Amino acid sequence: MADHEVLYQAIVTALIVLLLYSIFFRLWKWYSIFRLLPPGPWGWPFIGYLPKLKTNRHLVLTELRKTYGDVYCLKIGVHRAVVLNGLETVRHALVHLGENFAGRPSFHTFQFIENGNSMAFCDFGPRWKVRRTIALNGLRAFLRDKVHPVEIAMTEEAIYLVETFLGNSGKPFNPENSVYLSLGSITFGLCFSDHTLGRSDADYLKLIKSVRDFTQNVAACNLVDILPWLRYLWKDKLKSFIEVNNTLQSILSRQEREHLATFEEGHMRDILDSFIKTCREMNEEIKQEVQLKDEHITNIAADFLRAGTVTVSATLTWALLYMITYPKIQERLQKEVDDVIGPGRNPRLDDMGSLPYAEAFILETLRKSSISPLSLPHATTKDTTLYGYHIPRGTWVIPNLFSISHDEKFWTDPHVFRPERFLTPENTVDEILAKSFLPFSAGKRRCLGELQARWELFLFVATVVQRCHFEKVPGETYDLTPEFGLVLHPKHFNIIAKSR
Ligand code: HEM
Repeated sequence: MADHEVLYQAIVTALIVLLLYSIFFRLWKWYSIFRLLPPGPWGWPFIGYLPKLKTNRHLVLTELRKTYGDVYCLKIGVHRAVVLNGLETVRHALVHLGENFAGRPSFHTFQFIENGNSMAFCDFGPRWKVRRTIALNGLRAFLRDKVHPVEIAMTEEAIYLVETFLGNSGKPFNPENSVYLSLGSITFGLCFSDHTLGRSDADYLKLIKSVRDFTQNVAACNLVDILPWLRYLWKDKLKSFIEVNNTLQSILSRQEREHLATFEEGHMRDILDSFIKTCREMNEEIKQEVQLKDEHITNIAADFLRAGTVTVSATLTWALLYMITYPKIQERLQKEVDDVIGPGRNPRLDDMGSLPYAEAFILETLRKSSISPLSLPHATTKDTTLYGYHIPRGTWVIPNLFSISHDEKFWTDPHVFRPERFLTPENTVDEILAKSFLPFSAGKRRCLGELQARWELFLFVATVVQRCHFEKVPGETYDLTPEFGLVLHPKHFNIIAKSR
C-alpha cells in the first residue's frame, strides 16, 4: 500500500473515531441530563401534554402530583415545564434558591404588554431589579402612613360601593362591575391622584374593561405563547390582546405627559411623581444599561393597575358569593362588626386585630378561591438542582399555589369554606396557619401589592357587612366553581343587597 493511502486511511479512521466519540459524548451528556430530570407524564410530539391542559389547569396539575410527587416535569407544546407543588417545595425553590427560579419565560404575548417594558412580565436581571426598586419606593412612600390619604380613599370607595349596591333598591344585580370600578379607582387615585376620570367617564370605563379582559388572554392561558406558530392562524385573538394593551397605554400616556409637565421636586402628589423622582435621581449609566427613560415609568403604574385591580376585585367578588352561600357566616361577620365597631363610625385599619372573625373570613376567602392558582409563570435563570433533580436554565416553572392552599395533608376538608379554621381556641387569628399558604407567592417575584390588598380587603369587607345584608336571588342557581383564566373569577351571579 502506498504511503499516501496509509495516511488517507489513518485520517479517515481518526475522523470516524472523533465523530463516534463526539456522538457518544453528546448522547451521554444528554442522557445524564435527562436521567436527572424530574419524572413526569408522557406527552405527544409537538403539543406535549397540552390537550389535557385546556381548562382548569390547576386541578389537572394538582392531580398529577399524586402520581409524580412534588416536583415533576411535563412538555407544554415543545417546551419543558417543571411544576412545583406543596408549601415546602415552592418555598425552597422560590425563596432559598430564589434567583435561580426568578425568571419569566419569554412568551410571545409579553412583548405587547407595555411594548415589552412591563416589570411584572420582564425577565429577571438588572432591568427588572431597577423597575422593581422604583415600584417599591413608590408604594412604600404612599402606604407608609396608615391614616392619610390611602385609608381615607379606601374608606370612601368602600362607602361608595355600599351606596351603589343599595341604589339597586333590593332588586337583583351583578356586583362584579361595581367592585371593579371601586377598586380600580383606588389604585388609579394612588398612581395618578386624578379624580377627573369619574366612573361615568368613557376613558375610565375603557381602562377598567381593558384591565379585566387582560387576564383572560395572557400568561399560561394564551395558546399563542405555547405554540407561537399559531400567531399566523389566530390573528384576531392576538389583535384583540394587542388592542386591550393599547387602550391602557394610550389612557396612561395622557397622565404621564401631564405629570412630567407639572412635576415639582418637593411636592409628591402620587406614586407616579415618586417614580419620576426616583428615575431622575438615578445614575445615567445605570438607566442606559437597563433602558429606562422617563416615559417608561407609566409602564410600572400600568402593572399596578392591572395586578392591583383584577386580583382584589376577584377576591372581593368571591367574598360576596361566600356571604350569600353561607348566611350563618355572614351573620357572624355582621355580629362581630356590630359588637366591636357598631353603626356609629366607619371601620378603620386600626380595627385590624380586633375583628378576628372578619380576618379569618378574608384568609379563608383567599385560600378557598385561590384566585392566582398557578401564580405567574417563572423560568430558571441558570442550570439548577432541586432535590437532586437537574433543571436546565430557561425551563418554564409553574409554582402550583393551588396545591398549597388545597393540600389534603395540611388542611382538613380543603374544599370546604370554613373561616373558623383560622381561629385559635382563644379566638385570635392563628398566625402560623395564616402563613401556611402563599396567595401572594414567595421569593424575589412575590407580589409587591400584598399590603395594599390586605388593607383593601379588610376595609371593604368590614364596611359592606356593617351596612348591608346580602341574599341570593330566589330561583337563581349559584355555582362555586370558577371561570378559568390567569385569575380565577366566580362565574357571573346576581345578588340582592338590603340596608342594615
Ligand atoms: C388579593 C390580591 C392579590 C393577589 C392574590 C396577588 C397575587 C400575586 C401573585 C401570585 C403574583 C405573582 C408572583 C410570582 O411571580 O411568583 C403577583 C405579582 C405581582 N403583584 Fe400581586 N396580588 C394581589 C394584589 C396586588 C396589588 C393590590 C398590587 C398593586 C400594586 C399587586 C401588584 C403586583 C405586581 C406589580 C406583581 C409583579 C411582581 C414582579 O414580577 O416582580 N398585586 N401578585
